[in-house]
Amino acid sequence: MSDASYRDAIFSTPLDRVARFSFDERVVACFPDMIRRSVPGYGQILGMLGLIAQRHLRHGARVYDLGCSLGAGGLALAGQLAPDAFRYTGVDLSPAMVSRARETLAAECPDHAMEVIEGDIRQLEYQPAGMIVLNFTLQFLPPKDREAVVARLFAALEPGGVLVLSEKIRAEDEQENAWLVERYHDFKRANGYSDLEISQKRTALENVLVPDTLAEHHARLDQAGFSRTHTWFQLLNFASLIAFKHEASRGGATPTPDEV
Ligand SMILES: Nc1ncnc2c1ncn2[C@@H]1O[C@H](C[S@+](CC[C@H]([NH3+])C(=O)[O-])CC(=O)[O-])[C@@H](O)[C@H]1O
Ligand SMILES: O=C(O)C(=O)Cc1ccccc1
Repeated sequence: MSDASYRDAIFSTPLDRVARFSFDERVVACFPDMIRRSVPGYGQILGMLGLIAQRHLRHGARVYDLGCSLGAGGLALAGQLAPDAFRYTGVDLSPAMVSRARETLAAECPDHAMEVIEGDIRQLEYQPAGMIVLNFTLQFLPPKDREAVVARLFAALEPGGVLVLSEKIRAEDEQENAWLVERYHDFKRANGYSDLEISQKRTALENVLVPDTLAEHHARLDQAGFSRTHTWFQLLNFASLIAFKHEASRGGATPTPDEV
C-alpha cells in the first residue's frame, strides 16, 4: 500500500445524502491533513506526550495509544524517548488505519518496540500500563459506553500511572458554547475548508462524535478512582486532561505535585 497522504476534500462537493462519518479507506488516505486542519492544538498536544512521559512514565513501561489512527502518538513518543524507555501498543478498530499505522511505525521507528492491535477499546484485554493516551477517541464511543471504558483503563494503569484524555468538548453555558463553535468554524475556514465542507462534515458527525463537558469528563475520571485530574490544554472547544492514579506504596505520605 502507498504511504501517500492527500488533502482532505471528502465533503467538498454537494452530497444528496450525507452518510455517517466513518474511518474508512477514503478518510485514511487524507487523515493527517484532515486532523491537522480540523483539530485546534493537535500538533501541540502530540508534542507534549513525550514531555509528559519523561516526567511520569516508569522506565520501560507500556504505553497504550487507544484509537491510535495512523500511530501519530507513537511517532511523537519515539521521536522524544529512547527505545528502552517504553513499549508502545496502539489500538484501533479501523483495519485501514491499523495497516497504515503498522507500516509507518515499522518504517519510521525500527529500533523502538511498537505494536498495533486491531480491536475495540471497549473489549480489549489490557496489560498493565504506565501511561494510556486517548487522543480524540472517547468522543466517538456511544456515551453509555464511556464510563465502563474509563473504569477498565483505571484498572489497567499501574500505581503512579497517568491517563491523557484529549477531546472535543461542549461548554455547559449555551452562549459560551455557541461562541466557541462559531470560532471553531472560523478556524476551519481559515484552514481552507469551505462553508459547504464545514456544514456537511457537521451533519456526518451528528450522533457519531458526541462531546461531553469538561465537568462530565472530570466527574467520570474521579468516579473511576483517579486521585487527581487536571485540564492541561484548551483551545476553543478542544481540550486535553491528565488523570493520575495514586502511587499505592507511599503509605499516606503527602505526594509532591509530580507524584499525585
Ligand atoms: N471502539 C473503538 N475502539 C478502537 N478504536 C476506535 C473505536 N472507536 C473509534 N476508534 C478509532 O478512534 C480514532 C479516532 S481519531 C484519533 C486520532 C489519533 N489518536 C491521533 O492522535 O492521531 C480522532 C479523530 O479523527 O477526530 C479512529 O481512528 C477510529 O477508528
Ligand atoms: O469536530 C469536527 O468538526 C471535526 O472535524 C473533528 C474531526 C477531525 C477528524 C476526524 C473526525 C472529526
